[in-house]
Amino acid sequence: MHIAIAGNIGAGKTTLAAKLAQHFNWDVHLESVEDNPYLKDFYNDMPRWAFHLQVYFLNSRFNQTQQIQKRTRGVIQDRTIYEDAHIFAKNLRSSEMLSERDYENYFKLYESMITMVQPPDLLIYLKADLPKLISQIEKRNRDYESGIRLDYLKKLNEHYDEWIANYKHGKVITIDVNNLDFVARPEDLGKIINRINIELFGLF
Ligand SMILES: Nc1ncnc2c1ncn2[C@@H]1O[C@H](COP(=O)(O)OP(=O)(O)O)[C@@H](O)[C@H]1O
Ligand SMILES: Nc1ncnc2c1ncn2[C@H]1C[C@H](O)[C@@H](COP(=O)(O)O)O1
Repeated sequence: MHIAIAGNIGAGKTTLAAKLAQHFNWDVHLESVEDNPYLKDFYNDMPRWAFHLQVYFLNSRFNQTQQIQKRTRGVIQDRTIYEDAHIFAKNLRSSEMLSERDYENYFKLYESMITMVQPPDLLIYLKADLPKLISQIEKRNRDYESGIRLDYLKKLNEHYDEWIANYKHGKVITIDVNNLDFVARPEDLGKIINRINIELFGLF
């Protein structure tokens, strides 16, 4: 079984991934953040580093999906390769931070890779409004994320809404996390687990 968790920066993907992995006794596959060689530079100068960062994330996420496809146990994946291309790269292009030729070059590479990617059995989309995202990014307190602009998060949320409305790779659950606290309230985590059990195993 392969569950992937999608959502904007700070929505709670990593936190939920850890909780679900513990509950189901499955493995968790996180994204490359602390060891990412471009992320800090990207936040300092997005147009300069956009292409480098996107190629790095694309390759890293592709390798992760190849590992997931060889799995012998259930797995929870923190963010999908679809989001790199359809949310982040697309947003950088529409904001003119990625040139047309770099975007086309990137997207052709993505299209070649995606033919080898199996979608998750279930995608969980964590939907959060800006105040929730901002407060959770602040709570996490990564220095290089302190300058993330509201406008950047807002545009990413718009791309997420469009992408999720057109997602055709399989089952999806959208969870509005604005008023949920699956860290402090076990009953909130329980509600999410119930929805997964219904969707994946037909259990009530
Ligand atoms: N539902 C939640 N309730 C309370 N705190 C949360 C919740 N989700 C995430 N957090 C906190 O918000 C911060 C960002 O969460 P994180 O899981 O790293 O988000 P993401 O992986 O989506 O970027 C962390 O400090 C985390 O503990
Ligand atoms: N494809 C991406 N392009 C730009 N930035 C990205 C991409 N994937 C992840 N990121 C950034 C956003 C955050 O600063 C970190 C970690 O993501 P998070 O949503 O907090 O797990 O990487």
